[in-house]
Amino acid sequence: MNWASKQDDSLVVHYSKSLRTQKNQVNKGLESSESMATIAVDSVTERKKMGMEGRNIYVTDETNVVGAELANNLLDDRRGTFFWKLTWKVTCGCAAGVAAAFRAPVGGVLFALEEVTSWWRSQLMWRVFFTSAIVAVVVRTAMGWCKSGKCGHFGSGGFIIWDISDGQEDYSFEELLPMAIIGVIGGLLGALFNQLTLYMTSWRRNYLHKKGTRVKIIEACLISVITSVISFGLPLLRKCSTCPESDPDSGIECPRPPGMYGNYVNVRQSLKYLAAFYCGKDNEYNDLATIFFNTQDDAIRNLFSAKTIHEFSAQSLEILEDYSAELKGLSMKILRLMAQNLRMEETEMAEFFEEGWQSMRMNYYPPCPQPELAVGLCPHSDGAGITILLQIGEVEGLQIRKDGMWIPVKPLPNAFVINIGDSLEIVSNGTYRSIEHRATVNSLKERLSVATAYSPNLDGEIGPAPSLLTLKTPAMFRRIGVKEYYEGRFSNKLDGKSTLDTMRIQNEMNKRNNN
Ligand SMILES: O=C(O)CCC(=O)C(=O)O
Ligand SMILES: [Fe+2]
Repeated sequence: MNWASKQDDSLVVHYSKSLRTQKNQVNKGLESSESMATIAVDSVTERKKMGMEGRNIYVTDETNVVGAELANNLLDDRRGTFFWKLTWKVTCGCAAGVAAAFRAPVGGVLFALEEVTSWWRSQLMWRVFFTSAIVAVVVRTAMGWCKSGKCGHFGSGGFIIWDISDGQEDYSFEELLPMAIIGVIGGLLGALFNQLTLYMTSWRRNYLHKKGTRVKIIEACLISVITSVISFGLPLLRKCSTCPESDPDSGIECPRPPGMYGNYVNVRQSLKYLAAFYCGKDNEYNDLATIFFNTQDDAIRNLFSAKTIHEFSAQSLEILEDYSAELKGLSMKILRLMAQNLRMEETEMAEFFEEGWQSMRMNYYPPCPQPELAVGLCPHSDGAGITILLQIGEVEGLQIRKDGMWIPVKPLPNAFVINIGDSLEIVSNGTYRSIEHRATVNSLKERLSVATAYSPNLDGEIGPAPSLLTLKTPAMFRRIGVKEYYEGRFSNKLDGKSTLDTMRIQNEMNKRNNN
């Protein structure tokens, strides 16, 4: 690897080793929350174009924003700024739309939590919950009044798309108590699950993973074996069900071999050598096999190579492992060079970044018929020290903000783009400025990028390097724990360099230095 050129604030480094990276599905990277949020927000704002489902949700959203408004006013805590109120209303509106469209208030809450926001707050949870509850009550009451089923939006048909009239239409009062008990038990189990996951994650990070790569590989293998045994074993305990009679024109196949979508799996069809493994009869299916063979294996396969001839291979794992190890070395090399350039004390950069946190995000931007109406990735600066960006196929899309203008960064063949992140701006006390960037989409070509971020050690602290601080150059940023720093980042939405601003110390000297 050798230094190549400097494109504005983004350094470009040639990477001489040829790397092949497998194509990925939308944002299945390890750190995908920000991109997921972007795409979710985009798809919500662009939901008119999402086909029938999107249009319907859109229509219901619009009508049910009334619910959001009501909940917002009932729960107003007077702290919300105009921005928060607006984004919260949109979130509540989306939840309301889903709650009405699916007649599922909890579905509305989950949709808002998973798909719409990257800035979730507990106050928002209550607002979304109340909105969805109000919508559910309104829709159900209106449906109750309209027995004929011909009352516009509230009867059968209309804009409420999934008519689940086979289900229970009404709840009786006595059902409330058992439902509340189930809710409390569910909540407690959920909290327990979260707590256990937290313990396990910190044990793995602080103890297991320090034992080296071999232990990590053994861990991954063990988990694969356990999940495979469960996936294959559980369906054996389940009695097969007879296929429902379905209209031959409906396109529903029962039983069907495991594959990319659909229900009613009978593995027997595709795995002849396991003939007696699941259902004995041709018109039977195994519902557990349906769950296990519907999404899990497809998810892994898609993760590495969606719809390509060479689907998932063990080599893909090796490639990623090698790639991240190689990039970790490169990141440290670049950071050490920067430390020399800054005349920092030799050990300081290593203290911040040795055993640093590496994360990889794979972004997939499909071609977009109206790119001028869409955003690939919102303007942001990365939280890491540096991010090494690989642009696959050299498709243009990355832009950086310089002097208030968006400048495209042309991908060079066999080259990485290195973006300076907020952590390095903090450590260098403002000498290296993090670069605000965004990604655009185009109408013809799909685009893939792999961003590998290298951040300070999660167990350490982040703040300006002490050797850079003098009377003339006082600390421009606060010093806090790296975990706290990232918690702050992840609870904010992607918005330029706004998260870095929360770390700034404003004193007279800094004001003068900044001007
Ligand atoms: O796709 C790109 O070019 C930008 C990706 C990026 O900025 C990120 O993942 O943080
Ligand atoms: Fe980025």
